[in-house]
Amino acid sequence: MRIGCGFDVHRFVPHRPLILGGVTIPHDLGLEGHSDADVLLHALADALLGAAALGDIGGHFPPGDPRYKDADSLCLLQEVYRMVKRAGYRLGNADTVIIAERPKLAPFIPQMRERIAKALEVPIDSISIKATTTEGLGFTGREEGIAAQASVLLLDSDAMPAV
Ligand SMILES: Nc1ccn([C@@H]2O[C@H](COP(=O)(O)O)[C@@H](O)[C@H]2O)c(=O)n1
Ligand SMILES: C[C@@]1(CO)OP(=O)(O)OP(=O)(O)OC[C@H]1O
Repeated sequence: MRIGCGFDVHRFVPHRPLILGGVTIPHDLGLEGHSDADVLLHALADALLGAAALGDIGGHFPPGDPRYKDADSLCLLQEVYRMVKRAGYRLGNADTVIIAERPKLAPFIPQMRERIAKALEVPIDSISIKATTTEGLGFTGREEGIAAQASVLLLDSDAMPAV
């Protein structure tokens, strides 16, 4: 068994879509990034890589590389999970939190969990997503951007499921 953690932040800007967990969320601002700036998926990808001691997403998908311009982070997450599986692990479970003052994310969380579980081919109860504000405090509270954190547990791929 191996544990990993991931953290990411992206800044709000106008004229960009807001994409979180592979879901486009109606909002007046989006997140700035070289890729689609899906801050949740970036934190999750880093947690997966960290658990397998495989570095971080910036190392595998360098910011500025034209191949990743506006990249779909769900595809990057799938690529990361392929690396993790090649290293001999499979996902036990992931727990994540999105830190955002606005918009209200709770209505979109079931769809995000579904998208991620489908992309990774894991049961939906392996993927947890939560949302919190920072009660108006700090850069998230001032709505300058969104942060996300993720923790994952990897199991050895040859281990039997617990009964
Ligand atoms: N962007 C957000 C932030 C929070 N939520 C939901 O609201 C609940 C209360 O948030 P607090 O920061 O006051 O603890 C939280 O449990 C989330 O379910 C949200 O939907 N979108
Ligand atoms: C996936 C990448 C690719 O450019 O996305 P970015 O939008 O640059 O986001 P960031 O979280 O700053 O770094 C990760 C990058 O590897």
